[in-house]
Amino acid sequence: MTFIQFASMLGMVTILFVLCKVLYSWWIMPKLMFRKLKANGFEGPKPNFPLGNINDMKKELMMKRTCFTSSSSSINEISHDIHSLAFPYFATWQKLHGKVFTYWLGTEPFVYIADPEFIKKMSAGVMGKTWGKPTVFKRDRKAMFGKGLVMVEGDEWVRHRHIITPAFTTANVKGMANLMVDSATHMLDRWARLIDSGNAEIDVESEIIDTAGEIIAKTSFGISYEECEKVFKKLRNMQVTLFKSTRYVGVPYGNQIMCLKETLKAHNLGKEIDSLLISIIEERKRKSVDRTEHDLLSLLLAGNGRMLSTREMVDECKTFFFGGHETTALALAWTLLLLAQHPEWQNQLREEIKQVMGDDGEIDVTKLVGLRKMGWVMNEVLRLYSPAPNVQRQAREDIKVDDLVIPNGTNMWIDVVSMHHDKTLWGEDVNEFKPERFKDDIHGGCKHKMGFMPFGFGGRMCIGRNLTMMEYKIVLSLILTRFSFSISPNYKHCPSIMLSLRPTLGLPLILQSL
Ligand code: HEM
Repeated sequence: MTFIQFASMLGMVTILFVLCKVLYSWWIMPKLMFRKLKANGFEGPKPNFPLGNINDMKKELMMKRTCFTSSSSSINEISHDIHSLAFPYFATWQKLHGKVFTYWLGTEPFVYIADPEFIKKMSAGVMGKTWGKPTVFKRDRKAMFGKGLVMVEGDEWVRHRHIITPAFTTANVKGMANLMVDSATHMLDRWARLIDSGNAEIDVESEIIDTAGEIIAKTSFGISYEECEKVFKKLRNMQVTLFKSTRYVGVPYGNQIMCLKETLKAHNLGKEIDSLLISIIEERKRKSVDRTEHDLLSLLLAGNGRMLSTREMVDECKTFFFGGHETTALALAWTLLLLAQHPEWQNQLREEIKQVMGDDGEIDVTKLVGLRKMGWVMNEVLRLYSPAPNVQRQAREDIKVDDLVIPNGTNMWIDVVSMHHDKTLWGEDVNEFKPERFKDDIHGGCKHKMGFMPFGFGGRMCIGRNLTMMEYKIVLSLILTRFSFSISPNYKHCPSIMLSLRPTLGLPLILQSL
């Protein structure tokens, strides 16, 4: 056999091997998993190769989108019954298959869950470190989270969580209050100038997202406004690039083929962001740690954060940014919508702020805990418009729930919006804005303790809860002290999912200085 013959045979064998591998992981493996789930008692809509149920999902979304973006919403027409708007496909499948079923993203099977009792049973005995995260999402969101806390698993998750947790204690996050007041005041001064110049209609969603981004960038990396703007703009740009395009998550090479331009742009932005962050972190590591600085990076470096490599720190800083700014901003934006619809609650909160903080409008961070009604309002908003509309997990062992078995490796998709709008859990008034339901009960009167989970559950619950709570109370207090607001006639009520639950066409409000 000549060398050329040998080389071409080797080439053929390699191609055959790759083809077999592709066939196995894209076709045979999913088929086996499908059979396994079926044999274990799970039913669901029929998938097609290679898109799974993605086309059905897109069709349902398109249908809903055209009806609800075509008309404006008068204040009385705004309905909080949003599950079938946010997840029309899941609402349809629930009617056919109940609150637990399987569906497919490309060649990846998912178990859909909207039943808190099922979640309780499946998580009994599973520790934080034994939960995995769906591989498809880890791959898809690599540029945003890398191997940050949201995505790491097993002993690595334990190590990261152990190192990062101290930075988020109440005492530490209190040190970030001034950064928050500065950025929020900057935004509100701009609003006041707009109102003075005759522009009383402001899209508060985009305003608050920008400000929350600035706050999280400062609280995470503690950099100057100019430096912060550079990193922040690139981070936002990457997120928009990734999530404005139609997604083909789970379809083998779906995003690379169908959204090549966006994928490349996000990849390049990711590289630029990484090198900016690496230089900030290296610079900080060289300097001795300044104990008067209160940003997360300083806290990590002053504590046991030196145990994280620079690469790991970069991923954690990006994780704080992506996990922390939009969620908090949307909680605030939806709050403004609900308060605009319920001016009596604006007044109640203004009264409470005066009683707790005094007449001068100065924020005293030690008194925030006294804003109890504001806490109820926050919970009620997180219930009706949960910024994190779902929680995802992957089984790392077979999990038994009564007579069903969730096989090792199964992806799970928990529908938080559905549980938060479920009449059987909350009663007939489930879609009404009633903050008082949280007055004497942290579960808001929900019949099941796991029916309210805006921050997830178990050991992997959100690490940023204290930070969010403080930012929410500071920014909302400052807004309510300076402005009253009502819904603009140009507002269209169309909540949709773009990673988080957002008002699709912005949130224009009419503001008045007080
Ligand atoms: C309203 C605001 C927020 C909401 C609704 C929210 C929601 C969530 C949810 C649902 C999870 C998944 C929990 C699970 O898998 O059980 C999570 C995890 C996480 N969140 Fe938040 N979050 C918010 C704010 C923040 C902030 C401000 C930060 C940081 C600056 C943050 C950082 C994280 C991190 C690092 C994780 C991963 C925790 C782990 O897996 O150990 N979040 N969040």
